[in-house]
Amino acid sequence: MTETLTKINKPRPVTPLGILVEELERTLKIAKQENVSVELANSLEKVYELAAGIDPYLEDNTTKESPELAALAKKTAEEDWSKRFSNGETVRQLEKEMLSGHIEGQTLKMFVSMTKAKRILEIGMFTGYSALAMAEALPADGDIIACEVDEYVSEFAKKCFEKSEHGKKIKVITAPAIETLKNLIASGETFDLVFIDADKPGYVDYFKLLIETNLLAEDGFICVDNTLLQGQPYLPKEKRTENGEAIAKFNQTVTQDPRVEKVILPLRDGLTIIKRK
Ligand SMILES: C[S@@+](CC[C@H](N)C(=O)[O-])C[C@H]1O[C@@H](n2cnc3c(N)ncnc32)[C@H](O)[C@@H]1O
Repeated sequence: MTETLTKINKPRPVTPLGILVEELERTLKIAKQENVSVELANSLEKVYELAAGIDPYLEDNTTKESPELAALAKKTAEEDWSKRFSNGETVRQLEKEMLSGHIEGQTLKMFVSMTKAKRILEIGMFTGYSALAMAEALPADGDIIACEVDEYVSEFAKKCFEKSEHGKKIKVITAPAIETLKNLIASGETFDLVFIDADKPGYVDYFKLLIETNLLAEDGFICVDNTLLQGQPYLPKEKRTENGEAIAKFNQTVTQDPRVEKVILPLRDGLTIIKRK
């Protein structure tokens, strides 16, 4: 019973590495059942150990998340997102796996410190993990504008922000991000760091708006999440979902854009960093 419950609560793998480890686990199990040669079994075991050890090692050797971030992650994991959607409380099916989490949160926090960013724009907030992680590294007079389309998660996040001394640096705008971005441009707002983590088909529009206006400061940085989308951009085209196709197009757009420098970090589900040349 306990094992069944653990399996139900265990997040499904949503990164290329997580999926690879799950596949290797299955392969290893089959190999053992089919009594393959000792040489093949040992080789598979070695490959599995190498892959399966990475994420736990990163977790162990990265600064621990704050109690407020840990509480937010726990609350998100405990929420029944399917019920919220079937009750009509959320506009679409959300899931706990959307939360970026410890390693990515600490990475974004480190970028805020490294760039000395004071104004941050987040496109796609969910329950607020990445927004709060970045807020923790902002100076007292720094601020984040977090765009989120879903009323339910906006309220969920705001309640979590109230429990942190850094929550007051975050202003949530609940509306389709493209509308918010256009309003911010019209009022002359500029951001040092932008984190894109919303609807994948919207990524190209967000990117273009950012670099073709003053929304992104002249020396600002854009961080973009899920740019390896479970491996789909580099897997055969016919294996791509709609989101996989959107990310493949986004990556191609950025790669071919001579106005920007870019690098994809193979962190979690892929994190692209972009700056103007
Ligand atoms: C992957 S989650 C964001 C995760 C969050 N950044 C974190 O690290 O925990 C994507 C979020 O984007 C929101 N979203 C999707 N389409 C949007 C849009 N057009 N405008 C604003 N938010 C949107 C979804 O409701 C969802 O909460």
